[in-house]
Amino acid sequence: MQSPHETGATGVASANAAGPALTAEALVRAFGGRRAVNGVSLTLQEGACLALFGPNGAGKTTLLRLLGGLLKPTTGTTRLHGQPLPGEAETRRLVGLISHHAMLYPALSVRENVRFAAECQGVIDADDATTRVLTQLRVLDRADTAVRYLSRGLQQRVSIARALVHGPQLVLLDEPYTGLDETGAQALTDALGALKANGATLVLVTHNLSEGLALATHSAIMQSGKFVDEQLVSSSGIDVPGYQAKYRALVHEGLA
Ligand SMILES: Nc1ncnc2c1ncn2[C@@H]1O[C@H](COP(=O)(O)OP(=O)(O)OP(=O)(O)O)[C@@H](O)[C@H]1O
Repeated sequence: MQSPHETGATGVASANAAGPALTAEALVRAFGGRRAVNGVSLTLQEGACLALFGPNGAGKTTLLRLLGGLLKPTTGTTRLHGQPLPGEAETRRLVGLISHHAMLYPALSVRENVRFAAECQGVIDADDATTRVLTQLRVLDRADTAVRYLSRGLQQRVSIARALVHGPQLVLLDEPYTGLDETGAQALTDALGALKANGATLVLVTHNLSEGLALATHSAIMQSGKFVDEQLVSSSGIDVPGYQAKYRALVHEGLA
């Protein structure tokens, strides 16, 4: 297992020879003088997946929003493929955000919701892309149902489809498995695996260590706005019980 220090990089880094897809330098975000994110730097290549762990209030969601250009940092910069993250409309085309807020129109059908998102993102064949992503999330059989009639888990699948329909380069996921059954969770894992294989960069926030580590190429533990541990995850995976012990020591026993 290679540590970030062994890569010679600041923060999380992968060994891919291509230029970095996502970089953040010394990100700070304060709310009313309190720093929710307090000096985070990272570098991720295309196809990398960072699993981000930490206790409630550690700053994970705030960091995700900074990385996606959805929130302005107090200081520091975020770059996607070397470019400072662009304005809001442009950002939406490059970024897919999956959070626990469904962000769907309840009166519109599943298909209408996803197709509308595709059209807003400038997808050329929005109908095809919609059918493809609904098939991938295993919710095509409910395509004509108004979203308000769906269960929470099915709404989550539609919400994920909406976020992925335009094939984003950067996918930010905030507890995406919450509320999904086994089929939904597997469909999400498959969809994320396909995105990674196509070169998308993923940042996944979860409280479930084994779920997060299953997809991860890198992991980080965040506490009080800072990374207190970072590591590369080898292709053969990671010792989950060992990682859980380390997490407990850092976060619950205050050994950071
Ligand atoms: N818009 C805001 N205004 C004021 N404070 C905020 C705002 N957003 C986040 N915070 C504060 O920033 C800190 C980090 O919040 P954040 O939501 O990023 O944590 P988190 O690690 O995602 O937590 P959780 O695991 O509970 O989702 C918290 O103290 C929170 O109250």
